[in-house]
Amino acid sequence: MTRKFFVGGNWKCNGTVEEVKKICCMLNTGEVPCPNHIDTIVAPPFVFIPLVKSLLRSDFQIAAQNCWVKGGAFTGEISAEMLVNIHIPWVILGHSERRTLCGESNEFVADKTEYALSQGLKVCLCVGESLKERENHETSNVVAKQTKAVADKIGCWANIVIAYEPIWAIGTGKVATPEQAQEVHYNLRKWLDQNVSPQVAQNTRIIYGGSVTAANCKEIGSQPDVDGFLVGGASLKEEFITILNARNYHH
Ligand SMILES: O=C(CO)COP(=O)(O)O
Repeated sequence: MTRKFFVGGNWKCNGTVEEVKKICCMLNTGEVPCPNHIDTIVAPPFVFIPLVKSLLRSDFQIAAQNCWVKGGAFTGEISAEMLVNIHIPWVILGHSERRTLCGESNEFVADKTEYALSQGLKVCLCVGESLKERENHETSNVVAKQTKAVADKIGCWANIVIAYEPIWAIGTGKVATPEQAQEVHYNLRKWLDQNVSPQVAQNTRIIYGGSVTAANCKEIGSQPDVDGFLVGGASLKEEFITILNARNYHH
């Protein structure tokens, strides 16, 4: 089976109403591949989700950038149920900015993943190593450990996309080489093969994130184990359209 290309735009904590309107207009008028070939996701900040939903063409799917588990006495949080209630299909979980800045552990990310899936959300699960871990040759172990925490809690992988985002490449302009990305994706797929199942390894999309641009997307996206991208900075700009067209679907 071929894995459908997946490109997500993570807007992070950026934008004003005016900017959001401009980005939506840019996306709506852009030449994007047919949704048969690609899943295109945009993840605006929570407060702009309803606006984006009202403006964007329906072939763009919307993701939240995070969620909590159950609703209740959790001041400042948004529950998985709330996202489902307003028909948001996707949520990004375990982004390194949340792991680092908000102290989210592998176990907490796994709990949230399990809960979000149980509520019917699709999850874009982020994993990735720090520069120090890469220099210590711990990349594959770190990524496997982050994935294992989730694998220990879930039974079905149909609604998960894994985003490999090396922390040293996020927002730094220091992109992983296509070979570096391919190596980690290959090893992660092998880990899934040996520790979950050959089917899950074969079918799960593993996308790359970290300084993806119009200039580097084609080469990274042509690696056999790279099934798309999670784009930060460039997803706020016109070049996101070029990134959506990284693969040539016109045969
Ligand atoms: O963190 C990222 C996407 O989730 C990547 O961000 P940049 O593309 O800005 O490096």
